Amino acid sequence: MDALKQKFAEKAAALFQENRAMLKEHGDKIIDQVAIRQLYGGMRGMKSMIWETSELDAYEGIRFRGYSIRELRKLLPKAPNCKEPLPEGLFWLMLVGEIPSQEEVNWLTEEWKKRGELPARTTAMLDAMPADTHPMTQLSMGILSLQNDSVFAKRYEEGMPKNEYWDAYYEDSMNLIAKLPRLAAYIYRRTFHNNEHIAADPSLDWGANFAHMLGISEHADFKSLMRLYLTIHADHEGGNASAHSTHLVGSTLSDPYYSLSGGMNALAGPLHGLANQEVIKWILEMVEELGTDTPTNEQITEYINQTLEAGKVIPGYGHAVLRQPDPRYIAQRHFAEEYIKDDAIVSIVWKLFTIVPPILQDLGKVKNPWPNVDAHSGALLMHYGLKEFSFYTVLFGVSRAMGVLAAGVWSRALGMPLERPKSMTSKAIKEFLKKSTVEG
Ligand SMILES: CC(=O)SCCNC(=O)CCNC(=O)[C@H](O)C(C)(C)COP(=O)(O)OP(=O)(O)OC[C@H]1O[C@@H](n2cnc3c(N)ncnc32)[C@H](O)[C@@H]1OP(=O)(O)O
Ligand SMILES: O=C([O-])CC(=O)C(=O)O
Repeated sequence: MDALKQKFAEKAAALFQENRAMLKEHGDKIIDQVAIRQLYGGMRGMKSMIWETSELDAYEGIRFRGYSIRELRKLLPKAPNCKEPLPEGLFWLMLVGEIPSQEEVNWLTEEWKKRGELPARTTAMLDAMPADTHPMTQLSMGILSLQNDSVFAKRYEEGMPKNEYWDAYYEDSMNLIAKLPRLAAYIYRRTFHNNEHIAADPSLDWGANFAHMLGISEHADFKSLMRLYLTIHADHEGGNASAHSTHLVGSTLSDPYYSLSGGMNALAGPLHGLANQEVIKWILEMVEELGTDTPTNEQITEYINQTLEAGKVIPGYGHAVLRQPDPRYIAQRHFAEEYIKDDAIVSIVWKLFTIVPPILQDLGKVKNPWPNVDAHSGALLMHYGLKEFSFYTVLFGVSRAMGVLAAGVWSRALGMPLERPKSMTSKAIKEFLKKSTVEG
């Protein structure tokens, strides 16, 4: 058994026992109440699942196993001559709750290299798809095409006992995460670069190799950006749509391939991960409409108002949970301040930060007027030459896989059951209200 798996096995066995005792003693304690508003309002704030890998605070933002993004940029192991963390280190942290050593991270990098090859059937399937198929559709289908090799599905069929589910889930998750950069790079190159592919570079880590296979190798800084990007997008506790979808599908004991594909379909929605594509599209349309890439504050204000008057949302702003600027936005801004001088689109992104919030606030209904992670990412990618914005959510997906699959291994280890909440009809709500009025 490898060292990561061994460490996980020990931690998971301990927590399983702890939870069992805790549930026996406290299982009936009430931890939350549900208001009718929440049933109609996307279940905001309802405590309803266990997610070990990260937790979101509305004001402080995401913490991975207790560590903020600022702390992780300092503490996680790094590649030589790079200030940004290696995403492999975050996966280790999410899985076992400990900041890994450089040696442990190097082991993981090598392990993912060994597991990274794509089967020929996957590339053949992608090649058979129309080139204008959205990259997220290609990603979701590409992941499903890998399912034939699921260790979990095979062992389940052979009668695997429950206490081994996590082990098979771990193997599939490691294989799948290892292959995702190649799958995503293949999608990118076939869709936008004449189906001309770039072989993996065995000397590079997971994130840098991804940057290399995309073909954006002119600037060494792009590799640093990829490491940062893949780290900060990985997880956002369990309730967000991509995590929750992956979790729900996994709870049926569908294997990690089916589960992640489901999660990616949720990430592909414009209110969720697709917002990063929408942000840059919206900015480029503004630049085109105004005929300048240095618009004045008045021009930007006018454009924002037009968008709102057309009944649309301002992409990259607002959040279901956060009530402050997203620390993932801030981390990307710091990166831009350090590495990028004088970029017109980046400057517009920064102007939006001061112009959008008061306008949204004045609407009187937006709970969070601040930017989220998607408000900044596209401008950074554009700067380095990754201009094909319909691909942006695929990058998000490659990163998100680490969080949701690490959480999936935990769900199997903790014996999480089939997810099956109760739904109600509006008629039943009315009857409930009538009854509660009568009863006072
Ligand atoms: C990785 C991520 O998923 S981060 C989020 C990415 N998504 C976006 O950036 C899309 C733009 N933002 C939004 O649509 C929303 O803020 C969401 C979907 C992120 C959160 O939705 P909610 O939790 O429902 O937000 P909230 O409670 O503030 O919504 C209240 C009202 O404000 C509106 N609102 C919220 N954000 C915005 C915005 N950016 N622009 C305009 N209106 C907004 C909502 O549409 C809603 O209007 P309605 O009552 O007429 O339907
Ligand atoms: O938390 C959410 O609802 C959305 C989000 O920012 C993410 O999933 O990264």
